[in-house]
Amino acid sequence: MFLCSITRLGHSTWTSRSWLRTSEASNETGLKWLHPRCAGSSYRFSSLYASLGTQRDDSRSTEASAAENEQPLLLRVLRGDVRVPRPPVWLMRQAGRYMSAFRSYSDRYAFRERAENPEIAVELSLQPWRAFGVDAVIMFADILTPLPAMGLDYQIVPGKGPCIKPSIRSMEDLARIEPLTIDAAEAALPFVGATLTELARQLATRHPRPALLGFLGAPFTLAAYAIDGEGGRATAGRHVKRMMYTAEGQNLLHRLLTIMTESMVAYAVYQARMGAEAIQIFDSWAHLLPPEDYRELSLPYIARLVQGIRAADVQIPLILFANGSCGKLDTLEMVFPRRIISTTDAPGLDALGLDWKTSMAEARRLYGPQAILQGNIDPMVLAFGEQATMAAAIDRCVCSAAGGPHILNLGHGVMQETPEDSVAYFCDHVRALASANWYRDLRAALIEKRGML
Ligand SMILES: Cc1c2[nH]c(c1CCC(=O)O)Cc1[nH]c(c(CCC(=O)O)c1C)Cc1[nH]c(c(CCC(=O)O)c1C)Cc1[nH]c(c(C)c1CCC(=O)O)C2
Repeated sequence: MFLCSITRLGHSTWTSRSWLRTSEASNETGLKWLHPRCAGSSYRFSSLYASLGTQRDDSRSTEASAAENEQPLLLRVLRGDVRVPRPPVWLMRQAGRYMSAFRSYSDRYAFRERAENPEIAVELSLQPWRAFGVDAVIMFADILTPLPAMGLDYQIVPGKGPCIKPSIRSMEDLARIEPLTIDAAEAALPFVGATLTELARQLATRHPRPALLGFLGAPFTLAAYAIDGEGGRATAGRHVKRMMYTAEGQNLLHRLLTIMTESMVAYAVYQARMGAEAIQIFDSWAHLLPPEDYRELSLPYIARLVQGIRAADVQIPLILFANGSCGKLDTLEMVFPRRIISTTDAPGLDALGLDWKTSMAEARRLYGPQAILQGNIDPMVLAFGEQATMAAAIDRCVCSAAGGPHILNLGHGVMQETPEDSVAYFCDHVRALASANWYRDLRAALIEKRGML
């Protein structure tokens, strides 16, 4: 009801003054966002900035250079640049069966035939960019793609989801896993390299150029798939929990997590060498974990993964999608600290993708203006929402994330029943922010604040 009524007012009825004004009551430098869609997300910049030390250099000047403007929008934001004309937009699982062009392949070829054939993988990676003009092309593959190279075979069974054989339930099973090295990735996963190289080649001459994203599964998520094996969706983590809650199982789990971590370091380095410009780490099964277990079983391995990637001198931006971030924002500080004093102090993770249950405004308040946040619209808004609802959800999300760099995305993957027209509208609405007065004011105020520091 509230969403509908504010949406009907439309942007044009809002003057810049009604969206934003200097807070007279408190600090001179305090700003409050007064757009009604931002209800609950208002805060004062002054309190955010007060807690910060030195800023990243790229946020000091208010004018972007021509060379910077040539950079893909997403990469600029992933470097902390707030002078972009609008937030970049891409969608998790943007290539999928909700697209008719995709179904013409998925009806004919099994998942691995598509993912392991570079020609098809390139085509499927490009489809959402061609159709909707998203700001990122993510290589078509799966988080399970590297597993066969480690001795874990998998199939995506229609109607059932991922099935891994053999599943890992004992030390004997574990002994059969072959940790992945960069050489082994090159030898056993050449299609990943070929897909990335060809995508990089095709995109190089595009203006504006989308960013080329690689991705991988977080160690806990991959371990959970390997343990649950064939059960997948049906067992819903029961086998993982059985392992977590016995001493012997815990020992096995930590060993498996170590193998997955080392393997994903090699896989990330391989992707970066083959042309990935940023990598997203999907911790899709982290929602299974209460915060204490998350702190023990997922985050330390993500930290080691990121350290391993950086130790191999891979400096491309890394995004963590923390499914289950809701209620764990404090805990996440272990890998995504609140106060980044300088870029060299960061543990190496650049951006945090939030799930759709998490409050974006709370995350911004907690992590401050330096934090690069991604997300986090409910995928069901895209699947079932009418245009006004989608517009309201986007505007509210943008307002909530205001105060620092933000990448528009869903809070989980695109659902199969999503209409393609809705995705087109969604991306158009984000692009139109560049000429919306309220958004321009929001951005100008942010740049001014950064420039003042
Ligand atoms: C958990 C997870 C998986 N895979 C992935 C995740 C993390 C994202 C998330 O949390 O949703 C990541 C993934 N999977 C796929 C991509 C391709 C790139 C893109 O995002 O467009 C990416 C980034 C292709 C795919 N991977 C899969 C599909 C759908 C099946 C098909 O195309 O045949 C696609 C397009 C299969 C898959 N693979 C997995 C699942 C849960 C499924 C769906 C199974 C089903 O729908 O029955 C494991």
